[in-house]
Amino acid sequence: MTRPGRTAPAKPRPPAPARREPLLRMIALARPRGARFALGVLLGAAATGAGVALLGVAAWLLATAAQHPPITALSVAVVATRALGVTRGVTRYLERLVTHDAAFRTLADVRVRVYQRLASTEPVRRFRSGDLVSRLVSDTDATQDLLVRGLTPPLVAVVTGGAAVAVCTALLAPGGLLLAAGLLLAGLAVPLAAAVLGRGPGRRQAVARGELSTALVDTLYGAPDLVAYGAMDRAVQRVRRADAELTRVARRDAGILGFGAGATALITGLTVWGALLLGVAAVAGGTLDAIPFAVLVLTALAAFEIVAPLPPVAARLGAVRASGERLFDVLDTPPAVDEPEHPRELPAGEPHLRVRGLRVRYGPDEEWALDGVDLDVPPGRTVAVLGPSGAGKSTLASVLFRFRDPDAGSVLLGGTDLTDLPVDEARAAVSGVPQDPHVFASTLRENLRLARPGAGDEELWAALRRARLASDVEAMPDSLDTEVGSHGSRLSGGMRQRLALARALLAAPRVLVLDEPTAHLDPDARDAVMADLLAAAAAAEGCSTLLITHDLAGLDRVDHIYVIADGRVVEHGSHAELLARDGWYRAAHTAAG
Ligand SMILES: Nc1ncnc2c1ncn2[C@@H]1O[C@H](COP(=O)(O)OP(=O)(O)OP(=O)(O)O)[C@@H](O)[C@H]1O
Repeated sequence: MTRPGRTAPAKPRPPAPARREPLLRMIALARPRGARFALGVLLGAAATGAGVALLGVAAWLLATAAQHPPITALSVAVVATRALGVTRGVTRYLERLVTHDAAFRTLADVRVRVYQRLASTEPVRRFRSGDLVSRLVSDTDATQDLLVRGLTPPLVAVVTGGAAVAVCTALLAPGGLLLAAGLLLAGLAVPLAAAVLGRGPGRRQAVARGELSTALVDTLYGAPDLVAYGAMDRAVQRVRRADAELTRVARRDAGILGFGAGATALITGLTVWGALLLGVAAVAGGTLDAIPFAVLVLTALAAFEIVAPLPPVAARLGAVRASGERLFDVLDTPPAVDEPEHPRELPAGEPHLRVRGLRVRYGPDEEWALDGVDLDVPPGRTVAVLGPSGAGKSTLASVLFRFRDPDAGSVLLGGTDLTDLPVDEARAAVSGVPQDPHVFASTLRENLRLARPGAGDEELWAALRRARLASDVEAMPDSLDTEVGSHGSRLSGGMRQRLALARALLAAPRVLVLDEPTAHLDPDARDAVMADLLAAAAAAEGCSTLLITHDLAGLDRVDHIYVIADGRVVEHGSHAELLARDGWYRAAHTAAG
């Protein structure tokens, strides 16, 4: 554990896992549902086998019936035909049910993993929002595509294709060999060719879909600014170009699908003709009877039903693989902070927050964003960190919120290093109003309950009163059930900040952090909101407050002020002490008039 005042080196990260083939990794995602997929393969083999056998038995029935035998000679085949017909339908239905069920369960697992990773890492900042949507939706869906269409049909084809070849070989060896060759060509060579041809367009398709998604989301979110700057036409052009690229790639993809279907039909035709000619010669030579001849030809025809789904699957493998790469890009992003190996508990009571020798930088070659910061937030006190743009304030906030860990130094809460607490517990203990709090497109009640799901209306009103928002909410016709609109667009900027504060107060953190809470407000609203925030924070029991700001407003109300610049504390003291000193704070006050 890091001791107060000691400079702790950054924890070494485990080496990144070696990159494996994305397709294999996607299939491995289905391992927990392996038994269901195995059942799906068995059912699929039963359905396809029943389909091939149905045509074989039907051929025998027709050929035998043509010789006018007693009806009893046909009764077993008649029953078998019916049974195979029913079996084929029922097992196909069950196969679809079982494999889709397994694939959707796997998809749900993958989605949960993706969301968990997003919650604990920085990909939200690393990837553009539209691109991230595409990764979350289409690229994750590709897993399902691979499992349903890419896993079961090839395995089924091996089992039933082998059985069909065995039956035909037993009837006429050259016919069986010809069928084996035809099935290998249509089930292996054509899919391989389709996979090779589809590799490039597949990769481009996943990228093009991401580009289109990004262009669309950017245009929709940025619509007011685009209209204001007369740049909407250019943005729409960008969407059109992305759409045209996706259409081009999709057309190429369709061409490959067409090639696969055409080649399969050609090979099927040639094989069946070959079997027919071989059969005719064998019948003429007296080595094959008429009835097995009919069975041979129709079984060979039916056997191609087994391999027909393979070329389209293979043609899509390139796209699925590219989607897999994009999905694992997100899943492999290392968590921004690690859970401690031996988590400690936070001592009860109102803890003292001590920051000691805190150093943070964004890369090994970057300047230190925080370079040895020491500060104290004693229990029940309100402390401010003031600094100009680029001083390191947001970096400090992200360390306190545990969005990133110190590279050196420590943040201690009641003597316990924040990094030794379970991440959720650390975030519950030190939380507050981030710079740009998100207001969800829901009701006021639901936005508040995010912080404490079980909170009753009385608690919600108490929090609203403390954030000085209660009278505004009372005046709304739907009160707590008022819909606030997307991003809280039906609320004023000040109301959004007060709502975020009420939410933070409901969460009852030990240290309430207010990160630039008035950054987006106009000057009149800013002073009133800041006064209310500080008053509410001071009244909050069992909690100390850290205000992070670049703004001098309200600083006469806090107990202690730390001024930071270039990642270092340059002076600290009370408002009066700092004004009396000839330093940055007094200069800033004088400049502000
Ligand atoms: N994600 C990042 N990657 C690289 N450098 C960064 C990143 N975020 C911040 N920095 C750098 O770290 C330093 C401190 O930035 P920080 O955002 O913490 O300052 P700040 O005081 O919050 O500024 P502002 O008030 O403008 O947000 C700056 O030099 C900045 O360029």
